[in-house]
Amino acid sequence: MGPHPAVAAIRLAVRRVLHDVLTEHRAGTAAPTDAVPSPEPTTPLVLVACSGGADSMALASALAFESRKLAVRAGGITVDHGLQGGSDVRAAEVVTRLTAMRLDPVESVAVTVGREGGPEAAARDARYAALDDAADRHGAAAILLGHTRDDQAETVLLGLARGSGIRSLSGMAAVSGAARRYRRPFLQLDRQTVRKACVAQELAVWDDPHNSDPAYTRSRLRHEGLPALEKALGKGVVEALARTAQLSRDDADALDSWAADAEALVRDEAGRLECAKLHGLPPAVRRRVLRRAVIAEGAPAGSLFARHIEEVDRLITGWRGQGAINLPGRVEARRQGGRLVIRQG
Ligand SMILES: Nc1ncnc2c1ncn2[C@@H]1O[C@H](COP(=O)(O)OP(=O)(O)OP(=O)(O)O)[C@@H](O)[C@H]1O
Repeated sequence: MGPHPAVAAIRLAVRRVLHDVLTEHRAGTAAPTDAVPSPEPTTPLVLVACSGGADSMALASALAFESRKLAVRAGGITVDHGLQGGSDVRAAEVVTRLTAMRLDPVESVAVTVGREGGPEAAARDARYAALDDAADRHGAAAILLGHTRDDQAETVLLGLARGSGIRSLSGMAAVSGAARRYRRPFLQLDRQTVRKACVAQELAVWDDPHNSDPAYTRSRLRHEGLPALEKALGKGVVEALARTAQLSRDDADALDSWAADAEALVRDEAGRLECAKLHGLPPAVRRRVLRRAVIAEGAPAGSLFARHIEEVDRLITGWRGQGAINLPGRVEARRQGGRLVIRQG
């Protein structure tokens, strides 16, 4: 008898990603035809980022299973955010469970969570920094994350509520990070399937109390927002939101590349942005050109919001002699003699 359908589904999702990692690894290590044949190609290491929660424990189990059948080494990392009493004991437990799955290396990394951007963002920043560091230390080819289609739907709704355009509706990418490091095999799988896979395999999982704490925006969305939407609009909402993410990502990528091309066309010989030419661009492309120009002058991307770019845009489309616009990172934008001058002060 084959595995439970939910177990088969999580394994298939991971297998696909491991095949991609292997293919890219082989392409990257292939010796040029006229070179001395390279020594034995190394077996790539894939790490699972595991909180001990259901999604990432299911991911770890599928990685452990699939890696045995492929030329892939599998390890695991758990990050101890130190935000709850006993978090070190829990992290040690996760290490024990991952080791029992015969993952190697397995490591727990303690981090200090700052305050910048609020508790959720600060914990995420600290976590990714620790995961990046672990991947570098171990020379890992990829890190697997357990985000599901439901997480994706939540991310789209959070982006929608921010009101900052289709990039923020495009949610999480299946592949992201430097050198395509982060992979999300479960992005097309619903949370229920992943949870069923845990039950079917009798995996011990940890329920993070933060996930049900109404103090957190995502938790409110998960437990109140999405169920209310499903009640009003029907069960297909999660799937539709996840599809919106993919469509928005494709649209946003196309517009970004249009803007990159347009940027060269709206500059004069001295490289200054010409207001008349900017005015002729479609608003979605123009705002992207402006955003790129402001970031290029030193404004931190994470602090640059839609309202900042709208103000700069008004120097082009609503010109009435207004003064310089102050932007994050001490960057200033002003209109001067038909040119848009953007500089760091
Ligand atoms: N403390 C942690 N250590 C290592 N990886 C983590 C940790 N917290 C989250 N991750 C990774 O990020 C993914 C998303 O985490 P998040 O907390 O947003 O979702 P979740 O639904 O609670 O996931 P899970 O059920 O796996 O805890 C996890 O599936 C896991 O891969």
